[in-house]
Amino acid sequence: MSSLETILEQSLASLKGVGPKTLQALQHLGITTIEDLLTAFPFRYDDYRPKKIAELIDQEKVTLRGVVATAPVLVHFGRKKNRLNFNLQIDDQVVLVTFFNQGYLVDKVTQGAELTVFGKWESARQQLLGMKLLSLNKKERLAGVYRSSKEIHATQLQRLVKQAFERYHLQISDLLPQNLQKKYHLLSRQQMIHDMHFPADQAAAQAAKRTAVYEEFFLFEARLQYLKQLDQQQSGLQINYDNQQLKKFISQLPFELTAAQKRSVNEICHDMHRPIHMNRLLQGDVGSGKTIVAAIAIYAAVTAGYQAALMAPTEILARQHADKLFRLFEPLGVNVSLLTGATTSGSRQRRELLQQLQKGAINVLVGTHALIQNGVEFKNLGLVITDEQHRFGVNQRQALRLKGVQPDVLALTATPIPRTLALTVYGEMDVSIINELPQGRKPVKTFWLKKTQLQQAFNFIKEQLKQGQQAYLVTPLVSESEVLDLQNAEQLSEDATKFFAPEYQVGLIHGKMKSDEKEQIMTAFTGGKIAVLVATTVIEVGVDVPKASVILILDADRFGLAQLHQLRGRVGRSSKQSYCLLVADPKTDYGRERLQTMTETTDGFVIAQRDLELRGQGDVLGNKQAGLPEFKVADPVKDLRILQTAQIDASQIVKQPDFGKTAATKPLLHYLQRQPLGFD
Ligand SMILES: Nc1ncnc2c1ncn2[C@@H]1O[C@H](COP(=O)(O)OP(=O)(O)OP(=O)(O)O)[C@@H](O)[C@H]1O
Repeated sequence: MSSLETILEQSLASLKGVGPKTLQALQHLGITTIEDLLTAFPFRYDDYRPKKIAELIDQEKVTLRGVVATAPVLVHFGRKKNRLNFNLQIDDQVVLVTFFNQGYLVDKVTQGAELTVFGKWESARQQLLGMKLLSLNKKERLAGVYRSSKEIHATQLQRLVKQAFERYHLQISDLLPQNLQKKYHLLSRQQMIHDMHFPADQAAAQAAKRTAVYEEFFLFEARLQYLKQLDQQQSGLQINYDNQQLKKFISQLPFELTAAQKRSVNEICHDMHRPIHMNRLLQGDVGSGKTIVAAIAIYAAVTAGYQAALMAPTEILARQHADKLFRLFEPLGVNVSLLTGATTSGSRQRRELLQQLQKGAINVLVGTHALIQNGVEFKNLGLVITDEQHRFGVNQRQALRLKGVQPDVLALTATPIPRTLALTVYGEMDVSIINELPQGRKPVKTFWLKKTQLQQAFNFIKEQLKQGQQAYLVTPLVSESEVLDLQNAEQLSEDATKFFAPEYQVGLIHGKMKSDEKEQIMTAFTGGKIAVLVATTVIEVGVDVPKASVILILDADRFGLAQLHQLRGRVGRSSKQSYCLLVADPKTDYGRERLQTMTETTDGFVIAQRDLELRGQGDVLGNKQAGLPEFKVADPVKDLRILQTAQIDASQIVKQPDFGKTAATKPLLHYLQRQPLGFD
């Protein structure tokens, strides 16, 4: 381990002015080491180099330097508000400078003095809305603007970065091998970090960003590749499942598997049978039938004498999976149990369950995050399945895996990440794709209605109910306040009850309910007792009630495309024609385009692609929602080509037999070893 790098790993407490409070504030921004701080790059730059008036563009943030031509005029409004005006002469022209609520600057503005002002240019009025007075001797350059929080101001962060760089810059060594740096004309790491924070001009900032983007992708891909290698070096379980029994199980299902399901089952069984550790992603659009494929894999493990675990992101989903598996497996004598956060710790029920698990009397354990808590011990865990894998970090999946002796891992996801990205983002996994829906499914008919048409929508839903169908009414998380959101859902539930009851029962379900209440409502809906379910997005993932054939989504423009697609996937799960009614009056083009897209296609991959394109125009929802990891400077959509190049480069380097042993690759190996496993 190189001593130089360990210095960068040091805590921030070594910096001047960093006490426990600042440490905590930094931690909330994800900054815990000197290295984190040095790579907390500005998201834009303010240009502090004075410009000429002829160069100015309307609404641009600019710096002007001139001589104060008139005495300043300070006007107060009420107790707190004020306006400071003065004229500034620049060469032979005069502009009006106005500062709002910074009256204290008046002392610095004296007629005849030279001043440098940073502000926003209003070309129609030839006016600069002042934001800052800059000291004259300030170096003429770009100034980074940093992310800030309530606890820590951007300028404080800027000062800390400066201090850290001055103190530690000699310890910044390259992580990228020299040949790649040369090949792409990249900067050294030290130069890149310097120019990201303190660029001499725009060109320097851009060159630094080019290096930073490549480096970020490269390190990400190198880590995935490295994890994959670690996996492959460890010998995995050979799960000798009973093929006869498995075939019989499949033949007794109430439906024939689709060709894509059969292919996925084969790929998974092939992996399980090999003595190599399985790390596979099963990707399939909403309603494509991933659960049954998972069930077959579980049954295979059980016939070979192993236990299996299935981890779901919500309690509702865990319960649903447990019910399904119970019905499938009970006749076969396979024992299925459910463990969620609601299985109270310390209770007798929980204690008994854990004992049975340890004895091996429970074959299949289904649950939420509760599965990875301490105290949950398996006898011989052979297969771990995680549902909606992007909701679990790699660290959590790793924790669950450590509960078995290298159990095989299968992750399920409905997030249709375009194939180009899937490969680069899930690089450490093998991928099976279910690219067709079960026979007889009809595309969900989707309509976009204005809020004034809500009554019509209700009438339409009633028609469906008359035909024995069921409906979801979904309200979004509109505000930051859960209380207000709940009020929205409650209001909708009242309106719906007035309209549909007493003929049809209306139920309400939301995240704040106790789990047994949620369970009751879901059971009543699944059983058909409740015909209309008003819900917040707790139903978003995976809920499977085939008789529900209409979903109405209120304020649909508040959802991202990925989420709308997931929600719509709650219907269209039988051969009956289903409908999705999007109710919204979007205010932005971006909002309108998303709704338009939903009415045009039901193909998850097309929607994902469209989502990525639209997000390029106005990144409101971020990568996380689309199931992509978050990068600091790089953008996997805009910089896709660089991502792909970095993937190839990283994979070649990590696969070298002498990787980590040469001077060129040692720092990289060290970096990969000291980083926490994976990304969350
Ligand atoms: N081959 C098939 N033929 C007919 N029906 C099927 C088939 N496979 C699965 N189904 C049924 O289709 C419905 C959807 O399956 P499942 O719940 O597994 O979807 P999913 O892929 O998990 O979707 P989501 O991501 O939306 O949860 C279920 O009711 C299931 O019983």
